[in-house]
Amino acid sequence: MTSIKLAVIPGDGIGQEVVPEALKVLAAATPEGVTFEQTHYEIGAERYLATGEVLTDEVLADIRTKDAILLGAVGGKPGDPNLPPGILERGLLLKLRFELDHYVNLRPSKLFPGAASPLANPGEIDFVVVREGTEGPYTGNGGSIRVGTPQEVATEVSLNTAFGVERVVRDAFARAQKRRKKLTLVHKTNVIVNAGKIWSRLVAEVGAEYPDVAVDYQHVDAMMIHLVANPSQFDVIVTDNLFGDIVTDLAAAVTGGIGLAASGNVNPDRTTPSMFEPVHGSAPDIAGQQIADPTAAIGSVALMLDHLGYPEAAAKIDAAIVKDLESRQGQGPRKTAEVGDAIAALVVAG
Ligand SMILES: NC(=O)C1=CN([C@@H]2O[C@H](COP(=O)(O)OP(=O)(O)OC[C@H]3O[C@@H](n4cnc5c(N)ncnc54)[C@H](O)[C@@H]3O)[C@@H](O)[C@H]2O)C=CC1
Ligand SMILES: CC(C)CC(=O)C(=O)O
Ligand SMILES: [Mg+2]
Repeated sequence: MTSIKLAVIPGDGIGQEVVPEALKVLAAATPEGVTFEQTHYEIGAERYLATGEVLTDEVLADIRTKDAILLGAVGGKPGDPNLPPGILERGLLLKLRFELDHYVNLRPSKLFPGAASPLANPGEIDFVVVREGTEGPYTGNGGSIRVGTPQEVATEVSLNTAFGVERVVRDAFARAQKRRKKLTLVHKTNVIVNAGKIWSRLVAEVGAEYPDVAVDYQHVDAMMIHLVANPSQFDVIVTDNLFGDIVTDLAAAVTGGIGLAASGNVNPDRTTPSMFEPVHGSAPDIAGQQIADPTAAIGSVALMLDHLGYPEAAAKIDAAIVKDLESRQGQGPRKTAEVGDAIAALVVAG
């Protein structure tokens, strides 16, 4: 019997609703001879409001001993006066990503049969965004002076190291070589020239080792057009932490909605547990109503199983998601738990 230690962090808002469905499907898809030994961590807004704690060293040390992490979402209602901006996003989510060196934020975007794209002619959409996960403007490299005065100055400096950029670019090229052999760098090199130079240079240098992978480039603003006008042209997209955050919300929208978009925060070196989570946030606007779509969290379980070496179990979940999406046409709205039940049943039915 193989025992896998899984950290489960449902988090806030709809995270509490979609994670139980993801676990339901994990139970249905778990291969024979394997068990997932779950440890649940109730960390997030509620814990912070009750205790002032976000992610203590003890909890982080415990999570570090696990084989993988499943996370729902963290964060409160934007503008909530009880939650300092970023307290959970930076103090919990990004802290996990940074401390566990999740430098590949993997976000596949596929228009599954049965999913409803808002585009009139979406074509076949099947690309992967490899978003850098530990650097960029999200590292807290900045500050404010003369706060609250008309002379206030605030900086949020984007951090880009040759080490950090090269390793994620290498990962993206390796993925492109196994796929349709096309890599698109997305940046804003015409304006953000210093960071742009390091990204362009390392894509060119690493690309020289992959002569069979075609490389192109899009500025991030134009990328918003191309993702809507002709998304099927993309195969692997590599980009920084901020641009990747933005690109993947739009990618989710064109492939049927944020409720379907799965992701992994991966440490390819496997020195720490990787973390799997839906692309979406805690969605306070719909939380507590059982109307959130759990498919993104369920798809994240498939990414986790694949990462842990169980590609067949992952494929079963993906196939069940496709079947469920096909069955949605003509169906009325279902509760979050009903979607989870349906996908789990489809996994069992094989
Ligand atoms: N990974 C994480 O934990 C993330 C956390 N956040 C946090 O979440 C909170 C809300 O952020 P927003 O910008 O509103 O982003 P969001 O992704 O939570 O919601 C954006 C829109 O998508 C809808 N939506 C999201 N997930 C859905 C699902 N599974 N099914 C159906 N509809 C869904 C929401 O109702 C909302 O209208 C904030 O506190 C933010 O900081 C935001 C993004 C990621
Ligand atoms: C709250 C952010 C740090 C997370 C986010 O929006 C994302 O990773 O997509
Ligand atoms: Mg985001």
